[in-house]
Amino acid sequence: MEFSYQTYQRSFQQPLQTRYGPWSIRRGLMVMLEDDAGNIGQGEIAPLSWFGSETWEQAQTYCQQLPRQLTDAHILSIPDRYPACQFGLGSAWEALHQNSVSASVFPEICGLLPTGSSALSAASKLWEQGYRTFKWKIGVDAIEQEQAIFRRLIVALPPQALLRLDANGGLTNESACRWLQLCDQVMDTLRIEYLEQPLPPEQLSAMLSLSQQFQTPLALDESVATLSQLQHCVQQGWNGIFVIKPAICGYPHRLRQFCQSHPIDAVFSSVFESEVGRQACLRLAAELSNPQRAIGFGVCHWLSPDE
Ligand SMILES: O=C(O)CCC(=O)c1ccccc1C(=O)O
Ligand SMILES: [Mg+2]
Repeated sequence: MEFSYQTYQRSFQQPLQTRYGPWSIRRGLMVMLEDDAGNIGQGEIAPLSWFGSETWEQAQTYCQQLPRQLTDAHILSIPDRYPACQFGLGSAWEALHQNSVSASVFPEICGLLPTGSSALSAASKLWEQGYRTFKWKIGVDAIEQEQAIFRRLIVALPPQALLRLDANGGLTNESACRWLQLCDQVMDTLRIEYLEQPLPPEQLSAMLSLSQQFQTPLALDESVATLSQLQHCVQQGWNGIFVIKPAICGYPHRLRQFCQSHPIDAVFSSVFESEVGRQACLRLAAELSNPQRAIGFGVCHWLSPDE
């Protein structure tokens, strides 16, 4: 089959603030496979190097050195250090071979709130639009400031709402305890669905012990960016929630195999890919994400439209 690709670059209407700093441009690659009959399968490579995937430059270099004519063996032998390339080419291959239909049953989507106090007005807008699960980033500003906003946020949201917090690994053991104490305390006002990745990925045993100390559940995200990390954390006995970002997790067929053979509590989530990658991720999410939980795909309106 014939392989071609094109780089793309899109800016966010507002930069995403995380504890890694602001993120304002999404760069990626669109890949295309065409067989002799003229059938086409598209895929998207959307790296997230601060999560441990290859960089955009590395993905581009990898695509550059691939021959124009690819065999199945080429597709299946992308090294594990290129998880976003594995996903992009693997999903293009699946699109070419299966008559890939759009996801039919659609899981509920989690609305992403902006950091800081603009979360308050955004929350009521998103509630009106029908969102019932919300995510708010913490570990960006001082803890006193964030906890003050948090206290306002939990009374501003209707009591049926669910709130997830995402620290992106930016807390210390001490500040994580302060957050978890507060989350446990406010449980009767608003249910905190979970705290996502309180500590950096290398501190798995500390997160395991936190998960035993508090009632508010914990989710791993950065710790399980790729499939081999996911396998490792399952082996280490993590039985909490796993956030899975299929676009950087590696080959879709391997992820499918793993999730089908391990009954994990998975929440599928985006890395702000464009429409091609999003559709591939949503199909996997519809198959494999825990149907009781909202998926993390609620942020495409932050991106300028696809060119
Ligand atoms: O999970 C969601 O609801 C939205 C996606 C999200 O938060 C995210 C998007 C891009 C990169 C990192 C993250 C993250 O979960 O940390
Ligand atoms: Mg996260």
